[in-house]
Amino acid sequence: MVFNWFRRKFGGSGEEPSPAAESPTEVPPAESTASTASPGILNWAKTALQSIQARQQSQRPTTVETTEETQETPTAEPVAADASFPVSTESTETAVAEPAPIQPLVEAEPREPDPPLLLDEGFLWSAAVLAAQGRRPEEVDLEEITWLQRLRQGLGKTRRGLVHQLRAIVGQGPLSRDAVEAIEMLLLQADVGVKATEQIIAALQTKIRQETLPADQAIAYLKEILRDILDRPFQQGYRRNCAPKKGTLNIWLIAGVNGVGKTTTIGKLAHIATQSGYRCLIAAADTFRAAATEQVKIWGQRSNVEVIANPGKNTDPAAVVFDAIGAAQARGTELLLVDTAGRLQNKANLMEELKKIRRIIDKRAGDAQIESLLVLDATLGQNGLRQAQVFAEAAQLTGVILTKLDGTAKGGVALAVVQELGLPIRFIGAGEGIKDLRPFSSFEFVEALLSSDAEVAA
Ligand SMILES: Nc1nc2c(ncn2[C@@H]2O[C@H](COP(=O)(O)OP(=O)(O)OP(=O)(O)O)[C@@H](O)[C@H]2O)c(=O)[nH]1
Repeated sequence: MVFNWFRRKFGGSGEEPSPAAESPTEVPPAESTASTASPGILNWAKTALQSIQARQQSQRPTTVETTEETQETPTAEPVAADASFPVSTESTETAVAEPAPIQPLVEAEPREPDPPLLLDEGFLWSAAVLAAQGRRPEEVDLEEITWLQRLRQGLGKTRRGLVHQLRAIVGQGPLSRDAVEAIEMLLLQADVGVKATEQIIAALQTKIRQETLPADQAIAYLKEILRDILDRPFQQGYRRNCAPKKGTLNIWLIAGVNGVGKTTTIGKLAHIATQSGYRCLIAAADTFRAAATEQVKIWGQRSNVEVIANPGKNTDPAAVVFDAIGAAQARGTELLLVDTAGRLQNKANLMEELKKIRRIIDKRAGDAQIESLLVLDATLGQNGLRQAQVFAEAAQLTGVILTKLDGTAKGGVALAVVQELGLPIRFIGAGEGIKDLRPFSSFEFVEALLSSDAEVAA
């Protein structure tokens, strides 16, 4: 049994939250170590750990006696050898399917070993975050615990500059002018952006003026303000859940300037999709950079997803997309991921190319569920936002994927992204591994950003 990230229940941004998850309760502010965690959390975590271990035990392959027959390596038909594979009639360039690896399925990179299961500080913190969302310990998956730990660790740099000082300032009653300036400075340093910072300070000040709050409660209120900002797009018509619709074609156009992590993100999305039971296909429509196609093919192999590419150099990306849509329709694909160029001769060309790809998608797959996702590199902070407006127009953006949250002190840019662009964050990346990209949850993000720890072991 693999974990289905698209159907995951979580508070704050899931379409199907557990009843208690609709208004997540607070994660205990005190540092949850095995000795200090509340008995409730400790018991919850122990039950979760036992359930995970029991599942692992039951899923462990049993040794069976093999006959000579069963030891033979099975052969399989290459998927790409399908003679009925549709190709474009409108373009002179023909894209070809790059098959996913055929039997035996050999992973392109060594399997990431399962992390050791310990009831340590990281596990307890993750347990507290999940419990606060109304999750039952028996239903929690190890992947969720691992991801939460990864996210918290990844946001460490942003958090370290933020939390201790915030705590010291907000615990002192109504905000003085100096305190306001100090908070402003901290938020701006985390790249939260001027507008979002102003909003946060105004809301915090109003609350603190009404009642003097101890530091823990003031931080809890601050978390609420941040969640409100991150979830605002859902009040403006965006649906909460970003999962592709089952049984129909979903097309996700992935755009962004070069180097932000588009190709890597496509590989990780393909992995989530196949793990979650979706039939997935990738269109390698970054034909400008020769190495891009090779890179996306490697990710296709890792996630066991077929790649539609054009072997020619500098060929028409819209033709690749055209053919990929045909292939997707013929095969009953549920999620088609379209990789696009991040750099062309100039910006105008890049935008024209994106518009053309978008037109092809609208024309050829008008019935499909189309998402147009902009990949932004968190390490660039707000500099990345300037690109976004241009892309918004060309690709009709519907959401953002924020990558490289690990190793940056600018994690606060997530708030600036939502505030400035009005788009929901759909996924966040916190590492280069295939499991280091997950659907975004404002609740979990804010908890990881403002958790009260001093250190999380690397
Ligand atoms: N630390 C970290 N690195 C990442 C993350 N996502 C992507 N990267 C790295 O960022 C680099 C660029 O990623 P690509 O996927 O090639 O970026 P791209 O946007 O496709 O770039 P072009 O193909 O040049 O347009 C690679 O070294 C990735 O491993 C992340 O979440 N964290």
